[in-house]
Formats: sequence, structure tokens, C-alpha cells
Amino acid sequence: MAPNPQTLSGGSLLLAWQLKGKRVLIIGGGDVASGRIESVLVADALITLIAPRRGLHPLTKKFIDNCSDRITYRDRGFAGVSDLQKIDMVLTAIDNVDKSREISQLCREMKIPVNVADIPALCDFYFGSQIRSGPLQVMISTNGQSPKLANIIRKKIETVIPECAAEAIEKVGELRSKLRERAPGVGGDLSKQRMRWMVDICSSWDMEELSQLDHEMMTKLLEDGWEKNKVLRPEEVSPSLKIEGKNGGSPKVSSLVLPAAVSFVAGAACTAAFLLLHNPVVRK
Ligand SMILES: C[C@@]1(CC(=O)O)c2cc3[nH]c(cc4nc(cc5[nH]c(cc(n2)[C@H]1CCC(=O)O)[C@@](C)(CC(=O)O)[C@@H]5CCC(=O)O)C(CC(=O)O)=C4CCC(=O)O)c(CCC(=O)O)c3CC(=O)O
Ligand SMILES: NC(=O)C1=CN([C@@H]2O[C@H](COP(=O)(O)OP(=O)(O)OC[C@H]3O[C@@H](n4cnc5c(N)ncnc54)[C@H](O)[C@@H]3O)[C@@H](O)[C@H]2O)C=CC1
Repeated sequence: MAPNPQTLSGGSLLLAWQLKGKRVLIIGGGDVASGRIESVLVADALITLIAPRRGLHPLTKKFIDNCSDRITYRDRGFAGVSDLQKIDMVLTAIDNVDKSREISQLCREMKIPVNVADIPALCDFYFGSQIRSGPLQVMISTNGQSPKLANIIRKKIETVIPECAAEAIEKVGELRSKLRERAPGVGGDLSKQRMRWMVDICSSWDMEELSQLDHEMMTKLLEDGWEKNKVLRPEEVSPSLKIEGKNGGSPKVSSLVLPAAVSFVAGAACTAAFLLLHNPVVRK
């Protein structure tokens, strides 16, 4: 379909920002800051958190206590330019509009991307309502117009994500890297052939079938399929593959893909332990 110039504006660029090993400064320790900490930990960033201890939300306290290897905590207010040295991203979530303006101005001068929770006009980027299930992340943005509706839409989307989606993605990721080992290289005909084959597998197998791929099945798919320029059917790879709801029934849908990063936090197990206690009623 031809692009419609009228719809080509008024949105945001939605990206999956890679923060691994980068240093993110979070200013403020309240409810909003606790959500920021969660989002940033999921992305494997290193956090510096500046907020007076007396204003800390209970969840923020737990993050500080349980993730001290990834959070450097400073019990004080924002001190100015010295706090912005070697910082890759700034997130402010404070209840002081003048201070928020001052921080965003400094960030702009130092060319550090900044999110200012209380002043959308000063943000380089917005947060959105997030779904996370293993490697799958979905973000809903209303471009600043209605955060609460973003939250409500997120809950609706959660109900249609198949329960097996995360596992299917992980298995396909594994198959993809095995294929890369077998047929290495970038670009050219081989790359086109590899992509075509992956597209065919992903489109001709059900997600639930993909989620059941094991090491043996992957080897067969590659040896008897890829090597012979064929896309094998699931039953050719494993006659015993059982799919609930196939040919008629509806596929299993997760009753609740747990909110945001509550259920699956990559990295330190410490995070997962207390995130499970996160009470979604607070803001979700
Ligand atoms: C622009 C943005 C900047 C940013 O934060 O990046 C922003 C700004 C502001 N939010 C405000 C209020 C509320 N925010 C929430 C909730 C969330 N807000 C989030 C994002 C964003 N909020 C960004 C745009 C998002 C988008 O484009 O859709 C979510 C999605 C993600 C997250 O924060 O992690 C998270 C839901 C997560 C989830 O549950 O899934 C609720 C609901 C509640 O509390 O129950 C309320 C009260 C109800 C309401 O107002 O809707 C106010 C104060 C307004 C005032 O004073 O009146 C401002 C400032 C302003 O608008 O001026
Ligand atoms: N973007 C969003 O999704 C939302 C934004 N907001 C806005 O975000 C801001 C934060 O909201 P909450 O976390 O609920 O507020 P809060 O009042 O619970 O927390 C504010 C935190 O900022 C700290 N703080 C204040 N001045 C500071 C300074 N100079 N240096 C370091 N820390 C400082 C306080 O000690 C406290 O920890 C508010 O302005 C609120 O209006 C509110 C709801 C949602």
C-alpha cells in the first residue's frame, strides 16, 4: 500500500534502546522512579540513583537493597553538573517542576538524552505501557495523550498474546543462531537464502509447534531441511509433536502475561525475587 503522507507525522520513533553496561542516572525515589528503575534494570544498564532517603518509595528501597551491584545510591538531592559526568541517559521523576526544568536544561547542554516525568515538553523520549514476557517486549504509546488509556490498551493486548510466544521466540532464536553457525557470513545470496528459510519456518509452523522445538528437532530441521533446501513440516521432524487446539480449537492464550517486567527479569536473580512481590495496584 502506498504511504499516506497525512499519517506520516505526529508520532514517535519507537526503538529498542540498547543500554547494556551504560550508566543511567535516575533522579527521584518515588513511585514513578521505582518504575523507571525496573525498566532500566531489565535493559541491563547500570543505575545511579539520587534521592533523599526520606522520600523513597518502599519498592525503590527494595531495589536499592537487593540490586546494590547494579544501583549506586546517593542519599541526597541533585547536585548539578557534577552528577551528570559520564552519564548516558537521565530520567527525572521528582515533585519539583523548577528543579526538573533545571536538570533538563543541563542535559540538553551536555547532549544527554533525558526523560522528565512531570514535563512532557522537556522529554527527549517518553516511556510507554509495557508488556514483557521473556525476550518479547511490547510498548504502547499514546504519544503523551493518555497514559491511563495506554495502560488499559496494554491489558487488552496482554490477553491475546499466546502463552507460548516467549518460548517460541527463544526456540526460534536458538534455531537462527544454529543456522548462522552452519551457514555463516553476511550479505549476498547465502543471506537471502537464510532469511527466506527462516521466514518459511516461522510462517508454516504454529507458534506452539515452534515453542516445542528441541535440540534434536532443530538438528533434523537443519540437516534434512536446510541442507536439502527444504522446509520440513512439524510432523516430519517429530511425529509425536502434540498441539492443543490445532485444527479447530483456539490456541492457548496467557491468562495474564504478567505486567511490565514483573515476571521475567533477565540478569540477577535478586531482582526477580522481589519483583514478584510488586503490587501492580500501585500504578498499573
Ligand atoms: C508523557 C509521559 C512521560 C513519561 O513518563 O515518559 C507521561 C506523562 C505524565 N503522566 C501523568 C499521569 C499518569 N501517568 C500514568 C501512568 C503511566 N504513564 C506513563 C507514561 C507517560 N506519562 C508518558 C506518555 C505515555 C504515553 O504516551 O501514553 C506510563 C504509560 C509508563 C510509565 O510511566 O512507566 C504509565 C502507565 C504504565 C502502565 O500501567 O502500564 C497514570 C495512570 C496511573 O497513575 O494509574 C497517570 C494518571 C492518569 C493520566 O493522566 O492518564 C502525568 C501527570 C498529569 C497531571 O498532572 O494531570 C504526566 C505529565 C503530563 O502529562 O503533563
Ligand atoms: N510520567 C508519569 O508516568 C507520571 C508522572 N508523574 C509526575 O512525576 C513526578 C514524580 O511522581 P512520584 O514518583 O509519584 O512523586 P513522589 O512525590 O512520590 O516522589 C518524588 C521523589 O523525588 C524526590 N526528590 C524531590 N526533589 C529532589 C531532588 N532535587 N533531587 C533528588 N530527588 C528529589 C523525593 O525525595 C521523592 O523521592 C511528579 O511530578 C508527578 O506529577 C506522576 C504520575 C505519573
